[in-house]
Amino acid sequence: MQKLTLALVAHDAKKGDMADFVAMHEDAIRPFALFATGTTGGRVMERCPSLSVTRLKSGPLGGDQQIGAMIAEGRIDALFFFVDPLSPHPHDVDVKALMRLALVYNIPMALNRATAERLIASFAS
Ligand SMILES: O=C(CO)COP(=O)(O)O
Repeated sequence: MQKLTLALVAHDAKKGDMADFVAMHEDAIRPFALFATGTTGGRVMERCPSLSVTRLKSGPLGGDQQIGAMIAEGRIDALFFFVDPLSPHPHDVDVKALMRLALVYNIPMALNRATAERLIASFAS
Protein backbone atom coordinates (compact mmCIF):
# COMPACT_ATOMS: atom_id res chain seq x y z
CA MET A 1 0.00 0.00 0.00
CA GLN A 2 1.21 3.51 -0.84
CA LYS A 3 2.42 5.53 2.14
CA LEU A 4 0.36 8.55 3.11
CA THR A 5 2.28 11.79 2.60
CA LEU A 6 2.60 14.69 5.00
CA ALA A 7 3.91 18.14 4.11
CA LEU A 8 5.71 20.12 6.83
CA VAL A 9 6.17 23.87 6.60
CA ALA A 10 6.93 26.41 9.33
CA HIS A 11 7.67 30.09 9.39
CA ASP A 12 10.94 31.05 11.12
CA ALA A 13 9.37 31.86 14.51
CA LYS A 14 7.56 28.52 14.46
CA LYS A 15 10.37 26.22 13.33
CA GLY A 16 11.28 25.32 16.91
CA ASP A 17 7.65 24.42 17.51
CA MET A 18 7.60 22.25 14.39
CA ALA A 19 10.80 20.43 15.40
CA ASP A 20 9.35 19.85 18.90
CA PHE A 21 6.06 18.64 17.44
CA VAL A 22 7.75 16.14 15.12
CA ALA A 23 10.11 14.93 17.87
CA MET A 24 7.19 14.42 20.25
CA HIS A 25 5.26 12.43 17.65
CA GLU A 26 8.21 10.80 15.90
CA ASP A 27 6.81 7.26 16.14
CA ALA A 28 3.40 8.32 14.82
CA ILE A 29 5.00 10.30 11.98
CA ARG A 30 7.61 7.70 10.93
CA PRO A 31 5.26 5.63 8.72
CA PHE A 32 4.43 8.64 6.52
CA ALA A 33 6.36 9.91 3.54
CA LEU A 34 7.53 13.37 4.59
CA PHE A 35 8.08 16.41 2.42
CA ALA A 36 9.11 19.81 3.78
CA THR A 37 10.20 23.22 2.64
CA GLY A 38 13.98 23.54 2.77
CA THR A 39 14.74 25.18 6.08
CA THR A 40 11.89 23.54 7.96
CA GLY A 41 13.02 20.15 6.69
CA GLY A 42 16.58 20.87 7.79
CA ARG A 43 15.46 21.74 11.31
CA VAL A 44 13.28 18.63 11.54
CA MET A 45 16.09 16.36 10.36
CA GLU A 46 18.56 17.96 12.78
CA ARG A 47 16.17 17.20 15.61
CA CYS A 48 15.07 13.75 14.38
CA PRO A 49 18.02 12.38 12.36
CA SER A 50 16.42 8.97 11.88
CA LEU A 51 13.45 10.42 9.99
CA SER A 52 13.70 10.64 6.24
CA VAL A 53 12.42 13.99 4.96
CA THR A 54 12.44 15.07 1.32
CA ARG A 55 13.48 18.71 1.37
CA LEU A 56 12.10 20.99 -1.31
CA LYS A 57 13.22 24.56 -1.96
CA SER A 58 13.02 27.10 0.82
CA GLY A 59 9.57 28.71 1.04
CA PRO A 60 10.54 32.16 -0.25
CA LEU A 61 12.41 30.53 -3.16
CA GLY A 62 9.46 28.43 -4.34
CA GLY A 63 9.11 25.67 -1.73
CA ASP A 64 5.56 26.66 -0.80
CA GLN A 65 4.64 26.55 -4.47
CA GLN A 66 6.26 23.14 -4.91
CA ILE A 67 4.09 21.78 -2.09
CA GLY A 68 1.07 23.52 -3.60
CA ALA A 69 1.77 21.78 -6.92
CA MET A 70 2.04 18.43 -5.13
CA ILE A 71 -1.34 19.09 -3.52
CA ALA A 72 -2.83 19.87 -6.94
CA GLU A 73 -1.42 16.58 -8.22
CA GLY A 74 -3.03 14.66 -5.35
CA ARG A 75 0.33 13.75 -3.81
CA ILE A 76 -0.14 15.29 -0.33
CA ASP A 77 -2.55 13.82 2.22
CA ALA A 78 -2.18 16.46 4.95
CA LEU A 79 -0.44 19.80 5.40
CA PHE A 80 1.13 20.90 8.67
CA PHE A 81 1.92 24.57 8.24
CA PHE A 82 2.91 26.40 11.42
CA VAL A 83 2.19 30.00 10.56
CA ASP A 84 3.69 33.03 12.31
CA PRO A 85 0.82 35.54 12.37
CA LEU A 86 2.95 38.31 13.89
CA SER A 87 5.58 38.86 11.19
CA PRO A 88 5.36 40.07 7.62
CA HIS A 89 6.55 37.63 4.95
CA PRO A 90 7.89 38.82 1.60
CA HIS A 91 6.43 35.71 -0.07
CA ASP A 92 2.97 36.14 1.44
CA VAL A 93 1.37 35.54 -1.96
CA ASP A 94 2.98 32.07 -2.02
CA VAL A 95 1.77 31.38 1.52
CA LYS A 96 -1.79 32.30 0.55
CA ALA A 97 -1.57 30.25 -2.64
CA LEU A 98 -0.47 27.19 -0.67
CA MET A 99 -3.33 27.54 1.80
CA ARG A 100 -5.75 28.15 -1.03
CA LEU A 101 -4.78 24.92 -2.80
CA ALA A 102 -5.13 22.96 0.44
CA LEU A 103 -8.67 24.38 0.64
CA VAL A 104 -9.44 23.76 -3.04
CA TYR A 105 -8.36 20.12 -2.77
CA ASN A 106 -9.92 19.72 0.68
CA ILE A 107 -6.91 18.21 2.37
CA PRO A 108 -6.52 18.37 6.16
CA MET A 109 -4.46 21.47 7.02
CA ALA A 110 -3.14 22.31 10.49
CA LEU A 111 -2.05 25.93 10.74
CA ASN A 112 -1.01 25.81 14.39
CA ARG A 113 0.29 23.30 16.87
CA ALA A 114 -3.01 22.82 18.69
CA THR A 115 -4.66 21.67 15.48
CA ALA A 116 -1.62 19.62 14.49
CA GLU A 117 -1.81 17.68 17.77
CA ARG A 118 -5.41 16.75 17.05
CA LEU A 119 -4.77 15.93 13.41
CA ILE A 120 -1.83 13.62 14.09
CA ALA A 121 -3.87 11.87 16.78
CA SER A 122 -6.62 11.28 14.22
CA PHE A 123 -4.15 9.62 11.84
CA ALA A 124 -2.88 7.37 14.62
CA SER A 125 -6.37 6.09 15.45
O1 LIG B 1 8.71 30.16 4.08
C1 LIG B 1 8.18 29.16 4.48
C2 LIG B 1 6.71 29.09 4.56
O2 LIG B 1 6.07 30.14 3.92
C3 LIG B 1 8.95 28.01 4.91
O3 LIG B 1 10.13 27.87 4.16
P1 LIG B 1 11.46 27.36 4.87
O4 LIG B 1 11.10 26.07 5.56
O5 LIG B 1 12.45 27.14 3.80
O6 LIG B 1 11.84 28.44 5.83
